[in-house]
Amino acid sequence: MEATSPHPPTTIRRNPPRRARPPPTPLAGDKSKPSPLSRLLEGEAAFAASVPCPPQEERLKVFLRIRPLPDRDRSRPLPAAKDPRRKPKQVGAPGELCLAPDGPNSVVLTVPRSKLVDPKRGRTEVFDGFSAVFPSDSTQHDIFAQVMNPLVDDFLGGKSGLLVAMGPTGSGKTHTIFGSPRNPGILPLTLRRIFNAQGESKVSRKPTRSFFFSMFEIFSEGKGERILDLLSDTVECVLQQSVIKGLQEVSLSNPADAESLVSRGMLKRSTAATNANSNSSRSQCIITIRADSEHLLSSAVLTIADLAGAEREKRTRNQGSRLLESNFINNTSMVFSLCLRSLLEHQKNQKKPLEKHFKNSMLTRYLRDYLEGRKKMTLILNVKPGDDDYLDTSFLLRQASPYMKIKYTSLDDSFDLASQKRINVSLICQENKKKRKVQKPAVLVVERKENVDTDDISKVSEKDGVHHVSLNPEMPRVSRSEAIMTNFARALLTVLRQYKHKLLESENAVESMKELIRDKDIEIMELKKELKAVRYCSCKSSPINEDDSVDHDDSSSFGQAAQSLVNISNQADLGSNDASEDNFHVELQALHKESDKSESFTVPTPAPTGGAMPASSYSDQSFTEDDALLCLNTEQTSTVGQSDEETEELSKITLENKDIQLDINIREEKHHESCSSSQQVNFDTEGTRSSEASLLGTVGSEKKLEELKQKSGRCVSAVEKANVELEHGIDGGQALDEKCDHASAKAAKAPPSKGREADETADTDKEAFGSRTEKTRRRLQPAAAMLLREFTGADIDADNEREERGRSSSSVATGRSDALVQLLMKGRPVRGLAS
Ligand SMILES: Nc1ncnc2c1ncn2[C@@H]1O[C@H](COP(=O)(O)OP(=O)(O)OP(=O)(O)O)[C@@H](O)[C@H]1O
Repeated sequence: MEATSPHPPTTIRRNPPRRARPPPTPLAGDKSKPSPLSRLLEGEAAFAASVPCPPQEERLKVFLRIRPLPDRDRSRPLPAAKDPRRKPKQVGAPGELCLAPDGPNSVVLTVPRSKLVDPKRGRTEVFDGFSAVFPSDSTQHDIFAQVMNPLVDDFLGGKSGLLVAMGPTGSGKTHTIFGSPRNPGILPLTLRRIFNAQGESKVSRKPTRSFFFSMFEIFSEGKGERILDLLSDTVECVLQQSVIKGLQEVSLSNPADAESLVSRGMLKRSTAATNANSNSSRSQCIITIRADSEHLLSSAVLTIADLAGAEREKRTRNQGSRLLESNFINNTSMVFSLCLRSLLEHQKNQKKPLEKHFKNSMLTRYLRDYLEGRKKMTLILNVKPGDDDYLDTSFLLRQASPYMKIKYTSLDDSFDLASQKRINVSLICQENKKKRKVQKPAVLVVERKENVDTDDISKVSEKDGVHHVSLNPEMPRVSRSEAIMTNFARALLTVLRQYKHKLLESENAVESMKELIRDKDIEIMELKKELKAVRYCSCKSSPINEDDSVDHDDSSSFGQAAQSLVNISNQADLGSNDASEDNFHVELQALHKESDKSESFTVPTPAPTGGAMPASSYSDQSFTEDDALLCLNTEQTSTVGQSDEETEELSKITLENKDIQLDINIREEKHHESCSSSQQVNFDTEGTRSSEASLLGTVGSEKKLEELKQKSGRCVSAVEKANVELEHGIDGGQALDEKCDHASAKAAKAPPSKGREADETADTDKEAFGSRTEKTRRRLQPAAAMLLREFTGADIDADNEREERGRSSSSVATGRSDALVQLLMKGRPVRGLAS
């Protein structure tokens, strides 16, 4: 049979040491004449020498301690590093070691045969890069000298530090940290070193410092975690941020007292017997030594953590509470490793965020600053070298060997400052929260803000530690708020400027409108004065009743009413107030009531005739003419001796006509529309004249006519005089006259039996024309009363109502005026005769 040749051992190297490349040797021929590149390099080298060197990069120190085999395994060969003359390993033999030192900084892990799955694959792994590898026969002093002494030096120099002992259960962590009375571990040796330093300071009369010692453990309680102070029996401690509230600190006075404190704490620590360790730690134990300083923010803390060793259920076979403890221990160990792994990944690639795994356990929350690279940490890995421990040892080495690549750059006191600042802020926030509990409802928002502020401070502390950016965490937010407020203020200013511009424009428009109104007022006042003067002249030129003696009872009432009407109309100034107008309308209504009594008055049948009537366009002419007609009517009533009914009817119709004319005058004065008003007045006046003209041809009583001529001669002359005075050339007047003449001719052509129908026809034409006039007025009204409407809208409305009333009454009275004119013309001479 052919014997199978063994496969050559394959080695996997973890963390191989990097060797610097040798500098390029210049060519022999170029010694006398340096190349431009070499000159450039020389220049750069000279520049680099002139620039101060950046702080040297320091890596996380990872030590490895191999515990000795138990007594039952002492027959196994010693590690090769201890005895180089011996064969390195006896691979594959039962009871062999799986781990042996391969140098001062490396170990060789050999896969036991029982674990070998594929013989062709590599069987050994070399883990290199440790700060130091301590074989199983290393003493506690060796460990302290290399592992802890540098940390103590830094601590005494004012820098904080952390030492963490990691490893599987039973690997010697507790032994390394605490040791035994005869073989003290790192902690007792550290305390001694500190006191020695204190003594040296006293000798050299240097200022001495006080040190405070605390010891607590984090253990599992059900599915939770708790903190227990191992030095006192006080209340439970609480972890807030990275501060443990309620933790007692004991001042260190001498080494003996300090060691007794440690012993007391060890007695209180949670331990239990497991299959892997008869005195297995069931908690994470943390010891802190704080050096008191005048400057609180720069006080250094030296922390030593003895972690509970990870356990495998298959090996420990824990159940119940032990199993829960195992889960807690393994979980804490895993979180701790994740934190360091995240820090390493973040340092390799800054784009990767620094995961906040520290939140998942109390231990990592407490050691956050160390796990995020802001403070210096040292690891010591405790391993067991037996074959049975291969899995645990392999797992730990593979897990922890990458941590050697974690870098600490530019570690200085700013880390301590930032950390202490966060701690202080946390304490302040806690105090504020306590206060807010009393005043809870009012300050919920503030509380949130403070929480945010705390987080912001933490974030900035991170940045401080890694990037050395500004310590003020509020700067970005404040600058952003400032930018927002600035933009808002600019927008507001722009809007205000626009409003100001519009306001100025409105003020200018108001001023121009005021000036326009002022001009219109002046115009109105001038028109009023002119109208008043015309009225005065008209009344003066027609003495109405001064020389008349109307003694008849029947006509006395009409005479008085007419006199009052004349007085009122004389008093009716254009500038008079509404009260006088109301009084005037009251008088008119009284007259209407009396005139209604004589509705049965019948007009004698008029004969169709035509007469040329003078065109007058001024509104006051109708008033003057009516006064004259009133006088004429009165004299007729008193002298002609007609029947009472005829006289009464004549007087009423005359007064109604007067009423209409006055109403129209008032309307015209109010609206100041001289053109439209004159048209209206002309229409009414000429309508009356046309009626009179139609009556001229009517065959009446010649005697009565003669008497009327005589009696009314004076009044007629006054009318004529007023007509002559007021005749002004208005172009539209002729058309109006023609229209009125047309209506009068129609009335005159009508047969005597159809006199009323003719009147109605004339009335219809007048109404039609009046409607056109109204349209004209309406068309003109906005142009004339546009400004007045804004200030006297109520007055204009009242005027419109009066206008409507007058229009309705004028339509009724127009027929009456026709009848009146017919009666008058019986005794009135033709215009040509009068003149
Ligand atoms: N270097 C060593 N020299 C002599 N004895 C040791 C050494 N390391 C450990 N031991 C012994 O091994 C046993 C277990 O050690 P230790 O309790 O320190 O392990 P551990 O890692 O703390 O375990 P656990 O994690 O379960 O607490 C102890 O009895 C201890 O005395």
